[in-house]
Amino acid sequence: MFERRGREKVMAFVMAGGEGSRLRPLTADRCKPAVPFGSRYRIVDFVLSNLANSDIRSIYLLVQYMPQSLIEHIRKAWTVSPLFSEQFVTVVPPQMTKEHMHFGGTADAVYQSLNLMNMHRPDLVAVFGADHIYRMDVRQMVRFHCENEADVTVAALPVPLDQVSNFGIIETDSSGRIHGFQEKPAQAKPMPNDSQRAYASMGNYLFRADMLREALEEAHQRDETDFGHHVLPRLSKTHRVFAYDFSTNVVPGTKPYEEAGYWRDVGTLDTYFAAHMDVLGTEPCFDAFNPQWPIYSSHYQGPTARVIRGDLDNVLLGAATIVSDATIRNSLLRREVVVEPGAVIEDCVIMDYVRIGAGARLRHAIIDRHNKIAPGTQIGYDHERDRAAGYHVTEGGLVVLPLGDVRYYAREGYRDGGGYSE
Ligand SMILES: Nc1ncnc2c1ncn2[C@@H]1O[C@H](COP(=O)(O)OP(=O)(O)O[C@H]2O[C@H](CO)[C@@H](O)[C@H](O)[C@H]2O)[C@@H](O)[C@H]1O
Repeated sequence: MFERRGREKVMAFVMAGGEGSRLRPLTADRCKPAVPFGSRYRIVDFVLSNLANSDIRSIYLLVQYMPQSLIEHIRKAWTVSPLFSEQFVTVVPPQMTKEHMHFGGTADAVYQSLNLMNMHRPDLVAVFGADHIYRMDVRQMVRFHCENEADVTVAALPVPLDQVSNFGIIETDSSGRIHGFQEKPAQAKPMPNDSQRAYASMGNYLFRADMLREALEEAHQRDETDFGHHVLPRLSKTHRVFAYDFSTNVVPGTKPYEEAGYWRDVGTLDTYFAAHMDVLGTEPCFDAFNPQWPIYSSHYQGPTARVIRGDLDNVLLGAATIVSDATIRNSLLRREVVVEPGAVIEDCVIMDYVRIGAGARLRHAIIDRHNKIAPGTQIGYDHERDRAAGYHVTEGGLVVLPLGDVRYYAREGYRDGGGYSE
């Protein structure tokens, strides 16, 4: 790992207010950063772990849409003993003054929280999204920012031309300095050295602290509320704004078989599901196991999973899950799932506290938490029948069951107030 060039003090705003409407029904009751991911994480854990592993530990999480589940998760998973840290992750809701009843956009959310900078007096402010699956050593971006004496640095990577309308698209010169920034254009020019792809913002920015304050005050005067639509296009004309090439980021402990520069937006149900398949296999393209760059999550104290006979192939099992005499392939089951005898589960993501009844057959499906699947049920075999049962079926043929009854737990113990807290 490199030495930090100076001793820049960095604080972070993590933008966690997004609705994630394309992830419905998974975001019907929670914001996108709170959506579970993998065998034990929430999406927000990736950015928070990246910041924590990069020694950035003054983190404010700006929330807005359906924040309750996210707040609970932060309280349970990210509360550090005051003995070790005065400040760690603090959740910041909109301040609800007469003037501001909610955050108008990402820039407005930071504008309303500018007073939090007074306490820390940072040199640099990181404004990062909370919606992505990736590992990143942010210190390397800080070093790049300082070496270029940048006012703003935007983390960037190439995206296929047919996806430019989902991203902020950047034009740079050979030094990496940004001369054009267009938020979600219908079309864009390809990169000079790659005719199939355009250079896109990852939604992660570093700002010189005093400059951020000035830029947001000016944006506020102009009634401009969004980094991508307003602040960055304007600053790229008047200030030193650079693109940090994410493909140069080296994360310690990355295995040779992993995809270089792995980063996924998981913006739709189909891409969210595909990212789950990326963590499976003997050589996954994104390996959850990396002791040099851990992804932190809840402090669940339950026991390991238990398999009492079964035909399992390429499966991740969460803690306290029980499988009895079932067939499971290419799937992730999170914690406290119960799979009864004769059940068949293929290409599925089964979230926490779900019970799969005896003889049920599930294929290419996501089952949100707290669902009880009755014995003999078939899901993913006949999409007409799935729709008739009220399930969501995506264009890609993925069947998604929304959150079940939150009072239902597949395993005994909760009903009398027992069980493990996360
Ligand atoms: N009012 C609010 N308060 C607090 N948090 C909020 C918020 N509104 C959204 N957020 C959060 O801010 C981040 C950015 O979300 P946006 O919906 O503004 O932009 P989007 O992700 O589409 O594009 C952005 O991210 C892509 C990369 O995915 C870039 O290419 C693009 O330029 C950039 O605008 C997300 O983490 C979201 O959860």
